[in-house]
Amino acid sequence: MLKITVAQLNFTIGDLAGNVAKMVAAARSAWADESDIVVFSEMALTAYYPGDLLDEDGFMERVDAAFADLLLASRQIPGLHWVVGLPARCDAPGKKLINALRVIQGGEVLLEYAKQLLPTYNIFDERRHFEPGQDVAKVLRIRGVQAGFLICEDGWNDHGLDYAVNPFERLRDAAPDLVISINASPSNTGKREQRHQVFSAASRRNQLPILYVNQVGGHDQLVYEGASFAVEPRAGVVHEAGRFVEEVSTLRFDNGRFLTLAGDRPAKVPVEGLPLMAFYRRQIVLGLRDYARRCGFSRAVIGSSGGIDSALTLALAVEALGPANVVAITMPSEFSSAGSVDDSELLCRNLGVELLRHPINGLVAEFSSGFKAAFGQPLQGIALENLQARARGTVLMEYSNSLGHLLLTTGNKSELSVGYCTLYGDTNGGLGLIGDLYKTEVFALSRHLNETAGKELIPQAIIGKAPSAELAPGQKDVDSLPPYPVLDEVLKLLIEGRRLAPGEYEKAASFVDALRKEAENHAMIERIRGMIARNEYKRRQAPPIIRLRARAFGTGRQMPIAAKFE
Ligand SMILES: Nc1ncnc2c1ncn2[C@@H]1O[C@H](COP(=O)(O)OP(=O)(O)OC[C@H]2O[C@@H]([n+]3cccc(C(=O)O)c3)[C@H](O)[C@@H]2O)[C@@H](O)[C@H]1O
Ligand SMILES: Nc1ncnc2c1ncn2[C@@H]1O[C@H](COP(=O)(O)OP(=O)(O)OP(=O)(O)O)[C@@H](O)[C@H]1O
Ligand SMILES: NC(=O)CC[C@H](N)C(=O)O
Repeated sequence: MLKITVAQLNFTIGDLAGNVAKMVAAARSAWADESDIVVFSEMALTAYYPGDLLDEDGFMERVDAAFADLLLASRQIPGLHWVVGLPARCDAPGKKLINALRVIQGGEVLLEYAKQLLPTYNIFDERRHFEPGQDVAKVLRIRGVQAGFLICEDGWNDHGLDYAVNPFERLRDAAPDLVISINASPSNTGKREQRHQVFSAASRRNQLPILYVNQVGGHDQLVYEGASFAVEPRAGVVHEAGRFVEEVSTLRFDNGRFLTLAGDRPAKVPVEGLPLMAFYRRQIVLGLRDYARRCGFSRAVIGSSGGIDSALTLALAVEALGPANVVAITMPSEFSSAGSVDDSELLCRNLGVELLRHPINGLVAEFSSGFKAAFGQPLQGIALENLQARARGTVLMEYSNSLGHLLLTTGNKSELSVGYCTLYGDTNGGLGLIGDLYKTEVFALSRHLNETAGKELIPQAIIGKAPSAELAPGQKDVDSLPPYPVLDEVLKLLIEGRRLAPGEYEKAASFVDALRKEAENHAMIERIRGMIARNEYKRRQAPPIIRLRARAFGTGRQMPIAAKFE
């Protein structure tokens, strides 16, 4: 019988001393449970993913020193094996680093394993820094149990990626009793279920129990939900750690089965995870909380228009940071509806947030008369409309800059896709909370917040009003864009689905009743495709957004700006 402690922790990238301290505390807690092994996540020492910090002068020296500290600490708990993820040096031809797993005990390194499959797609870029390991398999006998080791992507060979090597098969040949997999697997919709499916299948096929340990926390646009788990060949997933929380918990491993510390079978793990809206909410709240604290912000500011995007952003910020730490500013112009201010007031009352007022009429008049005086022609049309958004963006940045609040951007995925936003205006900000939510989902998440609160947080007046930028008299989003239920379905296909081949447009269109006639569909989809492509320049300059889906704007979707591809 073996006791194994799962250390699902929220490490900070590059904070070597802080990460060592967390690991030592978890090791002590493991020892208090009389554990034999404590397992940390992939690259726990540096947190995942340090990116080009790995190339910075002195970074690897600091990693070496931090690892030496861990070794020293392990001497004080001599019975415990520590499974540690870290970047390590190598002298093979090619890159000079490996993504490594080391097992240490009593001040000694007992085993070193190098990750064989380095994900270099979507948001991952490991081949940029690491040389793949060529290990056959690494196993270690601990209290009579033969343990084998893998690192994250190593376990995903059978997932349609068609790598030349299959680390799982190599490991199976070494006949371990248990596989320990250390991971840094960011969450997005359906990811937990995908992990369960991939690792349950591998467990069944190879007849091996697997312990999967993930990190938790927000790192710029990526959020890691944790949800570490244990899987057995016959029973499937038998244990799951909490989602979006740190957890240090000890399991028993006895005769190929995972048991609770008390020796019982763990409670059944539900197949279904969180409902979609609850998932979005927790991912965004943790993403903002970690971004803010790691960047040194305790407070945030948001422009409150009385529209749904800023209302949802405000409500999520309140949940993450607390109402006393969030400030809303209403900035009416001559085109703002009465509801813009009244609805903001009600929203802020519901959320317990202070609402400040800064009308922008004077600023807009001053800028436009200055423009005329300087350039001899009036500022008009879209440029004049956008001036309002730019005046607001500047006021918000003034506030952020002088009072130290993080400015939260309110753009959703629908408008970011088609560039329905003003550069250096409402795109200003440090972090976008809802930039991976389509407009239709913005409504759904707002309703979800109200339902779970059991009261109206986001007023019905805001949820019920027709979306409008309010930059011109009577302006509505539908005057410039297809209705959101239509737009969103087309965007999902164009951005996240397969590329549509000619002839597939009908299929796309069938998603939405409104898209009926082939010719119109074709024209509309082509128009939307053109808008997405033309507006890459705005997205490149926009703040990072919290990633919720597999294909989000940001590092996982690298599109050229100055391109011509029909
Ligand atoms: N490739 C490129 N690289 C760098 N800059 C590029 C560029 N292509 C155009 N530009 C420049 O970008 C500028 C045009 O972009 P920009 O100034 O943003 O303005 P633009 O895209 O022309 O207009 C913004 C649109 O968003 C709507 N809007 C604004 C605010 C809020 C909302 C809402 O409801 O959420 C909607 C507004 O009604 C309008 O239809 C021009 O100065 C142009 O020269
Ligand atoms: N009158 C205003 N006062 C304060 N901020 C505003 C005002 N108008 C716009 N903004 C800021 O600019 C952002 C974009 O404006 P926009 O009107 O497009 O979005 P919204 O009102 O939140 O949602 P919707 O698109 O449903 O109207 C807002 O989310 C808000 O942060
Ligand atoms: N760190 C990794 O190797 C992550 C890749 C993996 N397929 C995941 O997202 O779960």
